[in-house]
Amino acid sequence: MADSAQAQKLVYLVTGGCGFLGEHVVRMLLQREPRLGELRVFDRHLGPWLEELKTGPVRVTAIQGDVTEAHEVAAAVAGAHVVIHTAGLVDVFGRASPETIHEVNVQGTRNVIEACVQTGTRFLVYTSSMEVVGPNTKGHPFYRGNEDTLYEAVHRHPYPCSKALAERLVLEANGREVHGGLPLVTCALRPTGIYGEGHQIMRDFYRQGLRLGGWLFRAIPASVEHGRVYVGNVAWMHVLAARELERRAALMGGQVYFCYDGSPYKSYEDFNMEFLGPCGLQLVGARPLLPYWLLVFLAALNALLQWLLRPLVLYAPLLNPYTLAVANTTFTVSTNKAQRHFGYEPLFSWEDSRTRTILWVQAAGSSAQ
Ligand SMILES: NC(=O)C1=CN([C@@H]2O[C@H](COP(=O)(O)OP(=O)(O)OC[C@H]3O[C@@H](n4cnc5c(N)ncnc54)[C@H](O)[C@@H]3O)[C@@H](O)[C@H]2O)C=CC1
Ligand SMILES: CC(C)CCC[C@@H](C)[C@H]1CC[C@H]2[C@@H]3[C@H](O)CC4=CC(=O)CC[C@]4(C)[C@H]3CC[C@]12C
Repeated sequence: MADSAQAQKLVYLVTGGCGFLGEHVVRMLLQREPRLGELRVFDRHLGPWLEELKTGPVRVTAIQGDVTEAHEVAAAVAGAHVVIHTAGLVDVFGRASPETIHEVNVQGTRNVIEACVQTGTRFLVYTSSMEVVGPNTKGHPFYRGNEDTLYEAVHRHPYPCSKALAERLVLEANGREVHGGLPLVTCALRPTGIYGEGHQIMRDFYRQGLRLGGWLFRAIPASVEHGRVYVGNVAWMHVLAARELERRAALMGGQVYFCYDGSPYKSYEDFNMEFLGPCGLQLVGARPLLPYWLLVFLAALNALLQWLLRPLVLYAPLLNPYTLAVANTTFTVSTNKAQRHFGYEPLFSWEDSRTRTILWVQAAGSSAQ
């Protein structure tokens, strides 16, 4: 990636490249990274859509593999110039065990770092999460905060714990000598709640609303703000960060960046209604229909049922004490650090992001996608 080799074509590896965010990163690289020579897409489950990408001018290599298997990761990383590590187990519903979440998110990230060091790959962008910071279990608001805002981060749930540990590993690895003697350069991007084409929870809310005759019922006060960011902008931020890591290594190495764009600050449910409303759903109630103590009780009941039923069946509803706490605590970011450090500007306006998401919800809601 030296200046003298401007024309040099680069090999990128995207782990988790078939996930919700990963697919957007893959497509964004193909559209917007002129120096891309080969794109390796590594995932436990490969998507059929990858086939259509193989006919384009850039070589696309699909690699079915598991980040918890160090040898599979090392084989995929060998010869890559840049790794974008988005693979992760996103589970706040109790579907997977805490051990599995740790294994994928922490050990998987350790394997990626060690593979970079062993094989001489110098540039690593890690998809972290707002959850590394909060909201914390005490319900403290994080109101329009930035990367330097002081906040008491208390992690108890396996998912944020794993993301926080993995992020630390990535940041501490910055500067390590890789094979060949040069330093590793790393940074971590922290999306807030991502929305857009492929967002399964949004699709589920839509289908649930259709089942209920077009109604959804407010559970969280409208005054609680929840940070959201469009998937296309998150992908663009990854592509730009990966591109700029060499030129701006001293500034960007070891840094964290919240992912942000022009999406409005709203409550989780009001924000979803920006898309579900135009699809024909209505949110009932200016205020929550159930008292908060009842939601807390239902969330605790769900947790108990999950525990009791575990030997027989997996019971993993959306509402549990953790998701209720996240949805019910203000957490929004206001920052321009990515703009200052690597020139990030959102690629998609709020209007574009909204239109694209609405079109996807309409299509996904009526099909088996
Ligand atoms: N969805 C969201 O709102 C947010 C997501 N993130 C982070 O973004 C990243 C991507 O998340 P999403 O796209 O939403 O999730 P996703 O579940 O759609 O994608 C994750 C991908 O990783 C793959 N994967 C999981 N375990 C693997 C393993 N052991 N080996 C190889 N591949 C494996 C999955 O097959 C999947 O394709 C994750 O690291 C997540 O923590 C961060 C903030 C918000
Ligand atoms: C009526 C219920 C109380 C509403 C439940 C909504 C929840 C399922 C979601 C509310 C907030 C979401 C999380 C948030 O956007 C932050 C996240 C970051 C990540 O890195 C992964 C996903 C998530 C934890 C996201 C998950 C769904 C919610 C808890």
